[in-house]
This record gives sequence, C-alpha cells and structure tokens, in this order.
Amino acid sequence: MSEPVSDDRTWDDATAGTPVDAPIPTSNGSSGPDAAVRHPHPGALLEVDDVTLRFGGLVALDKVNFSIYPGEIFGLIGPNGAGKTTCFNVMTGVYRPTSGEIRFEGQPLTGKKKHEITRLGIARTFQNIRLFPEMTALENVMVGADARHLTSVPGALFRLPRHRREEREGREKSMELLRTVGIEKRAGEVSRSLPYGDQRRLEIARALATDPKLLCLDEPAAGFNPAEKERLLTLIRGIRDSGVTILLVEHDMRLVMGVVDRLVVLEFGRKIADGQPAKVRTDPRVIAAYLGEPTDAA
Ligand SMILES: Nc1ncnc2c1ncn2[C@@H]1O[C@H](COP(=O)(O)OP(=O)(O)OP(=O)(O)O)[C@@H](O)[C@H]1O
Repeated sequence: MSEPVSDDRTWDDATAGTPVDAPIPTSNGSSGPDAAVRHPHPGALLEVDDVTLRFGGLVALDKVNFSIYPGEIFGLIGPNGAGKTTCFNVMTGVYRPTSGEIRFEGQPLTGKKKHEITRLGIARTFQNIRLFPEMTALENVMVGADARHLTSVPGALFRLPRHRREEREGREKSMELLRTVGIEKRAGEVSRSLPYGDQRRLEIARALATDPKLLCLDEPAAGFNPAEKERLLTLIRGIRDSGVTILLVEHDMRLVMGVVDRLVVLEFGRKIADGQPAKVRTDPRVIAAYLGEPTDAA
C-alpha cells in the first residue's frame, strides 16, 4: 500500500466482502461460536485466532494467528496485497472473519459494531486521512472525545450541567492531545488547511481521544520524508510509554524494524514469520518476500 488512496477499496467496499452485518457462516463448520478449537493466550490484549477471510474465491487471510500483549509496539508488515489492511479491518470491525475469531481482553469481537469496538478500547487511524475537513483541529479531536460521553440527546439540547461539564472537559482533554502530538498551535485552524504531516498527527490525536487501550495505526508514515518519519517514531514511542499498546501496519520495513518490539509478516494472506525484529529480519522467507527491496531495510 504505497499510496494512501489505495485503501479506499477495502474500506468503501466493506459491503462487497464480508461485512460485519453478514450472517456468521456456519456451513463449513469452522466459524460458529463453538465450532473451532480456540487457543487462548492468557494476558494477551488482542488475539487473532486462526482467522480466515475470503472475498469470493480469493483467500485474503489464511488461518492467521498472532497475539498482541499490553505495552507492546507490535508490527504487521508484508508486501503489497499480503493482507495487512484486510487483517486490520477484521480487527477493527469492518469485516467479519469467514472463520476464526478475534478476541480483545479475552472477549470475542465477532459481530460487534465499529462503535462498540471503539468503546471496548480499540482506536484506529486510516491510511487515507479521514478528518472532518471543515472543522478545526480542536473540533476534530473533540469528536473523538465525544465517543466517551454519557450525555443524552435532551441533555445536550438543553445544555444540562453534565453536558456543559463534559464539553469543557472534552475541550481541555482535546487541547492536551493536540499538545501531545505537537500541533497545539494549529488548534483553531480548519483541518483541510493543515500541512499533510499535521493532518496525520491530528488523526492520531483524534484516535487517542477515545481513550484506547490499543491504538492501530495504518501506514501512519505514508508520504513522510525521513525527518518526519523519525519524529513520528518518537511520537509512537511516547504514546506507548503513556500506557497505550500500539499496532503498526506498515509497508516500510525500515520504519517498522526501528520501533516495534515484535512483528508478524504476512505474504499472500499467510503468516510467514513472527518474533522480534532481530530474528525476523534474517528469516529467509521474509527476505525472499521482500526481494527487490533493499535488504538493509531491516
Ligand atoms: N473488498 C475487497 N474485495 C475483494 N478483494 C479484496 C478486497 N480487499 C482486499 N482484497 C484483496 O485481498 C488481498 C489482500 O489485500 P490487502 O489490501 O489486505 O493487502 P495489503 O497487504 O494491505 O496490500 P497493499 O499494501 O497492496 O494495500 C489482495 O489480493 C486484495 O486484492
């Protein structure tokens, strides 16, 4: 996914693949709630358990397994078409797996809506930036913070005290998040007028506003120059150090290897390697999969 725009296909075509509202396939006997043998990993924050996803005849994910543990920066990499975005979309509720299961803190995500998954503590950014272009940077982040609010519609309409308090706290928290990502000076500017790099940072701030336990970043460095990439890595480490677990989906192997604690490599929908960067970068299958890319990228 070298071009941010390419993600339009997977997101907008959600209904053409295996949308979340589709019935759970049971005819193959492997995806009903009790059908498959599950392999729980105690202590894991997120478990991808034997996940297969088919688009018609195409197997986009083939029995993929991995677990992400609290406090990690975890990488998901692979060449073009490997299944990274599909895996990301299964994990964040866009697609329902054909078989297998995703669990978050031990709880199956199957059948959950995207907003329910957000409330459980998973937030994401997009490969192609999705901000509200006419809203200010601050307002964009406040929209994320709203996902946590308890105010009822009448409460908001009549500006009851709880609504006013939540609004004030949301504003303060959103300013703090803009500071965290380094764009507090842009708070009052409409997001479409922000430089590209600042829009990417704003997306991260908006995702953080939902108070996630797991922050999923889909190619956050797409279109960045080396200096911007370096600053992004510093930001990602800082977010992890503040207690948020990170999933980083990336095509750029050099970027991933420099920041992740562990990673999984996909190729043609299959997991071909996993482990720490030092081990994965010397794996012959990974080198072969990335043939043509500089081997020192690792
Ligand atoms: N909605 C869809 N309908 C049909 N096929 C799809 C859909 N989304 C993805 N695919 C196919 O699934 C496979 C995996 O695609 P995916 O976008 O997940 O790979 P990726 O690793 O993110 O690749 P890239 O880096 O090129 O975006 C590809 O063969 C792709 O063409």
